[in-house]
Amino acid sequence: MTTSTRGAARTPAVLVLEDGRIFRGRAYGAVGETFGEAVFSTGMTGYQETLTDPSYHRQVVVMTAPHVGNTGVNDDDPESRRIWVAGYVVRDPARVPSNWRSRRALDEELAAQGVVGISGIDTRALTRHLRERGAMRVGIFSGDTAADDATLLARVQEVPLMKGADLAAEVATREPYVVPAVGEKKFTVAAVDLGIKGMTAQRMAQRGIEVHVLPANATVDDVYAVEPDGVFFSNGPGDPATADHPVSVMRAVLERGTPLFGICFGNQILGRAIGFGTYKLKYGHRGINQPVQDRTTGKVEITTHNHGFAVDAPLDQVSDTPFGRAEVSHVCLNDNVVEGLRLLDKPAFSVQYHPEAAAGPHDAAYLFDRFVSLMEGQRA
Ligand SMILES: NC(=O)CC[C@H](N)C(=O)O
Repeated sequence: MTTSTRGAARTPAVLVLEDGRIFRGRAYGAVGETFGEAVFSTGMTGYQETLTDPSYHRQVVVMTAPHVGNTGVNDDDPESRRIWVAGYVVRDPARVPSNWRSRRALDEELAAQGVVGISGIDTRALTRHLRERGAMRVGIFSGDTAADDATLLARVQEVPLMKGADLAAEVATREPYVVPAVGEKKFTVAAVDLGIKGMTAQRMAQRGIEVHVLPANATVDDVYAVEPDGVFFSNGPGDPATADHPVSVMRAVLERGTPLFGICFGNQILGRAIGFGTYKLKYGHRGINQPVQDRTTGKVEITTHNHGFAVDAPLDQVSDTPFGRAEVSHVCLNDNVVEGLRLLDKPAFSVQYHPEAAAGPHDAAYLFDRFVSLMEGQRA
């Protein structure tokens, strides 16, 4: 399936959207074919963190930044053990990576991991198309997979939809593991892995938390077997409407009043656990430059996002839920999408975005401290 980088760059490739729009370019990374949901990311840095974020499972990521691969690939920045994006779309790949940490070129790494991509297309036109028509299914084809456009389009139209996709168990760890606290251990946290990013556990460990990462199908008994001071629900791929099992585990945690924190998928699960619905956004939020207001302080922070779904909750009123009162704590200033939830009668909160933000910005790192405060409060 893979060829050398230099060979791939000369191989024609075609990107076919489910509505029939077609872009022609050159193969990038592996030569072959791939399918997924086309989404765009506006991050200008941090492509390694993006590629290895398990929440991108089954998504073909279009980079709006025109020049990608400049700093090559290092062994420090991956968020998980592999690249998860289903495909990668860039306008103008770096020919010569340059960075003191770089070990390989990005196109070589994509090829080595069998990730099919395309370069040399008008990513601005593609992004505008996705903004107008919404995220949609896509295929990338190069090498032996070339066929007439109608045949390729028919295949793209058979790709499963992201709506209704239950994917967390496909990316999460199968065995529990422990990330030790850095320095003195102060707390134990049970972290339900729905597609966790490595830096999330690190940010907790840096605060003296011993993190017990549990598989997506962990039961309430598994969670309490580690005698947690707090419970965490991670980010993850797929449609939160399918996450019935984590929702039921979270309800048990809320019932017991254990401090609880959720990120991204975890925020959608908290929304569902307390009775709100979730819905698919037209084209989602992905990038590292999204303005969010913390309504509990009024402060605006610039934040990292990767979500295609959101919680449907009233912005300007406190809601009565089966677990007491709840409010929307954070909101996206671009489009008023719910970006965080807070329970007023239980020690539980969550955000839709990424305070661990390994590629930065770090404005939202205080949320890990809030989780620590909740656990301290419970002990006092
Ligand atoms: N990063 C995430 O956890 C994403 C959550 C969910 N899969 C979404 O697209 O909205």
